[in-house]
Amino acid sequence: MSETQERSWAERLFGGFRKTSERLSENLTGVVGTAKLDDATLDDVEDALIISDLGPAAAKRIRDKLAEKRFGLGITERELKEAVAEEIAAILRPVAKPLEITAFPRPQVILVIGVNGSGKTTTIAKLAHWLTEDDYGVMLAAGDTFRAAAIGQLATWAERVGVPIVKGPEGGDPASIVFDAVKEATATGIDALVVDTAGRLQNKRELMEELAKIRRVLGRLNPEAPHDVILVLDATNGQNALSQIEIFKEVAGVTGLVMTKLDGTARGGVLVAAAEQFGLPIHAIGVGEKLDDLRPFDPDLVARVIAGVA
Ligand SMILES: Nc1nc2c(ncn2[C@@H]2O[C@H](COP(=O)(O)OP(=O)(O)OP(=O)(O)O)[C@@H](O)[C@H]2O)c(=O)[nH]1
Repeated sequence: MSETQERSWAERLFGGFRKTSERLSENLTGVVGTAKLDDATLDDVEDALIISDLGPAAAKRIRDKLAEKRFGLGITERELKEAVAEEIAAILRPVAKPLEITAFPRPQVILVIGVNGSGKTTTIAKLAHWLTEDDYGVMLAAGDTFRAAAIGQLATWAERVGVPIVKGPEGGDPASIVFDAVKEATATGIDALVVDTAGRLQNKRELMEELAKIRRVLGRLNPEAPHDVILVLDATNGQNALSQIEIFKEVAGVTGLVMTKLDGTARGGVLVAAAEQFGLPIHAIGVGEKLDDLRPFDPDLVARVIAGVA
C-alpha cells in the first residue's frame, strides 16, 4: 500500500469505528479526578472498559497494567487514553495474523462459517477480491445449500469479483459440492478455495454433522484440508458474538476470526474481549459493504481508534 492509501485507510477505519471510539472515549472522559492515578480512577477506567464491551477480563488486565506502571503518578486525560490504547494493543498484537496462503499442495481450503446475516457471504466475496488482488487464483464453493438465495448470492459475487464458482442445487449435499470443488481447483491450479457453509446454529447437531462430513470428504483428498476454518462475526452483536465463538469452536474447530460491521456500531470493543477470552487469530476486519472494505487487522491502529486517540 502506498502512503496515501495507508492514510486513507486509517481515516476510513477511524470513520468506521467512530461510534466505538466515541463510546470509550466518552466513558473515559472525566475519570481523572485528582490528576493522579488512584484507586477511584482505576475503578472508573475498569467500569468504562466493561461498559464499552471490552469484557471484564480485558478490563481487569488493563486496569492492573495501568496500576503496575503508573499508580500514584500524575496523569492527564490524554495520557490516560494513550495508556489505555497501549494496553489494548498489547492484548490485540498476539492475535493479529493475516491469512496466509501457504498450502502445499494447493489449493488451500478455507471454510467460512458463521450464523446467517453475520456478513459471511459478503466476507467471502471481499476475501476473494483481496486474494485476487494479491495474484492468487481463487475459487468459491457454494456449500450453503440450505437456501437457494445463498447459492444465488454467492454466484453473483463470484461474477462480480471475477472468480469461478462450484455450486449445486438447493438442498444438495454440501460435502459433495466441496469434493467437486477441490477436484476442479486442483485440476485448474487454484491457490485458494473459499467454501461457504450453512450457518444453522439453531440446529447444532445437524450443523456439526454437516461440517464433520465436509471434513471427512476433504480429508480423503488432502489430509491437511481444511487448512483454515474462519468464523465470521457481526460486531453489532456485541457480547453475543462471544457466545458464538464458544459454540462454533466446539462445533467446527475454528482457526481464525473475521469481525464484520465494525462501521456504524459502538460495540467494536468486543474485538478486545474476543482476543482476551479466546486468543484466536483475527485475520481481518470488515468496515463496510464494498469489496475493499475488508482489511488486515492492524492491532496498534485499531487500539488507538478504540481508545479515541487515533
Ligand atoms: N455495514 C456493513 N455491512 C456489512 C458488512 N459486511 C456485511 N454487511 C452487510 O450485512 C448484510 C448480511 O451480509 P451477508 O454477507 O449476506 O450475510 P450472511 O452471513 O452471508 O447472511 P445470509 O446470506 O443471510 O446467510 C448484507 O446487507 C451486507 O451488505 C460490513 O462490514 N459493514
